[in-house]
Formats: sequence, structure tokens, C-alpha cells
Amino acid sequence: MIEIREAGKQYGGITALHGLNWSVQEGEWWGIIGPNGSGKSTLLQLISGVEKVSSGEVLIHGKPASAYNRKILSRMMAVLQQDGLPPVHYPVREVLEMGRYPYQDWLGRDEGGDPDALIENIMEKLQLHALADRPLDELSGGQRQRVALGKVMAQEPQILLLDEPTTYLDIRYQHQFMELVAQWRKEEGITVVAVLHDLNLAAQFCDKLLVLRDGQAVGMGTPEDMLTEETIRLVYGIEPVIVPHPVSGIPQVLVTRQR
Ligand SMILES: Nc1ncnc2c1ncn2[C@@H]1O[C@H](COP(=O)(O)OP(=O)(O)OP(=O)(O)O)[C@@H](O)[C@H]1O
Repeated sequence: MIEIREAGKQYGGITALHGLNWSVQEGEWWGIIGPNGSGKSTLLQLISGVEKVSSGEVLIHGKPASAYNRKILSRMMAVLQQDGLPPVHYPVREVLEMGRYPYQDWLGRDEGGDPDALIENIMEKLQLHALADRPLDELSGGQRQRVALGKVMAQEPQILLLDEPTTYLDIRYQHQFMELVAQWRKEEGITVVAVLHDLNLAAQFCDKLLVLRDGQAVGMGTPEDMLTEETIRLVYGIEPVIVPHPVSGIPQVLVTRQR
């Protein structure tokens, strides 16, 4: 579904990404982890076609991401960032309807079925009914991020790209957000690629992790294989302790304070 071959990206004299080979199969949930400046957002921008590779290829369904017409690409792929929506004075229901833009013809008619039923369904799933007529700029950051998720759900993409989507959320809303994505993926079989700083959240929700450092892949594989003390020490330069989650057994990263 996503095929990355020897991909490199340079900004002037800065190498943001170098010689990356990676592929994502339909229905997988990948996490991209790595320190600040390691190339995570750059990689998402190459996949979403916002930036072009300087070398190598990024293919979506066998075609370069940057070669797609934007509207066609938006039907296939949605992007949600850490501050998914600006605090504008639009009511929640209208914001969700904006997600249908890739399906509208030049008269604003939806070519993709019954948008009203779809929006209703999303409002129900995300418990947005109570907020339906409230303007975005009156909502909390956590509520706004739930609306942002609703908007990308209305877009009905096959691929969801998340760029640190839980950064501004408290621990409850972080988990709620990730559970909603997990439920969506289970129901619709979407493919998810998420840049995450929280390694423990990444381990709990992603099937596989791509670990970047200095624009290069250090490793890719299951959270069990990637979240080792050796890898975390090498990539982040910290002294970690990895413990199995007492309930699920999934690896969790603790950091030991240096004295
Ligand atoms: N538009 C740009 N112009 C110039 N340099 C850029 C640009 N975007 C990214 N870079 C550089 O490329 C490198 C990788 O940046 P990128 O934002 O991809 O890292 P990141 O892993 O997402 O970082 P963070 O975790 O801090 O968000 C950095 O050195 C950054 O300064």
C-alpha cells in the first residue's frame, strides 16, 4: 500500500531523511518513533505528498505520492496533526461536513453516497451530539481533537496519517483518542501510520514500530523487538528500564534518573 525505496530528503544542506526502505501493508498500524529532528514529520510529509523526495521513491498503490491529484489523494489519505483544528468560530457539525470536501463536485454536491447518515454515525461514535452546535473556538483542546478525528473520519480515507495527535491531551483523552482510532481501524480496516513521542502509548496501540535516528532507520518491527534497552539507549541517549505491562505484558519504558 505504501512503498518507500531508498528515500531521501534534503532541505538545503540539511539531510532530513536518508536511504529509507520501508513498506506498509493494508490494515497495519505502524508507529514512527525517534528523537526530535530524526525525520518523522518529514517522512509523513513525503507520504502525504506535501513534500517531494530528493532521492528514491515514495509510492502509494504503486504511484508516486506527489503525482496524485490532491482531491484524489484526499479520498485515499487523511492527515491529522497534534493541533488538528484551529479554534475557528464554526459549529462542530459544519466542521465534520468539511471532511466531505474531497467528494464534492464543483456545485458542492456529494458524489460519495449519503453524507448526512455518515456524519450522524460519526457524531454518535465520537459522542459529539452534545457539542454539535457549539463553535470550535469554545471547545477545550481535547474536545477539539475529537472533532478533528470526526472530520478525518468523514473523509473516509483508506490511510490515516497521525502526527503526534495526542501531544496536547491529558492521559485519559490520549487513551480515548487512540481507542477511537483502534475501533475505526477494526471496523473499516484502515491503515494507520502514527508519529508518536509517547513510547508506551506506541507500544500499546501499534502493531509495528519504525525507529528513526538522524534521518535513518535504526530498526523496524514489533514493539517487543524495537523497545529494547539497547535500542532506546542508542536512539535517545537515556538510561531506560523496560518492564512488561503488568496486565498486558506489552513492553513499557521507564527512565532511570541519573544521580
Ligand atoms: N521545511 C524545512 N526546512 C528546512 N529544514 C527542515 C524542514 N523541515 C524539517 N527540517 C529539518 O529536517 C530535520 C528533520 O526534521 P523533522 O521535523 O522531520 O523531525 P521530527 O523527527 O519530526 O522532529 P520533532 O520530533 O522535533 O517534531 C531537522 O533537522 C529539521 O530541522
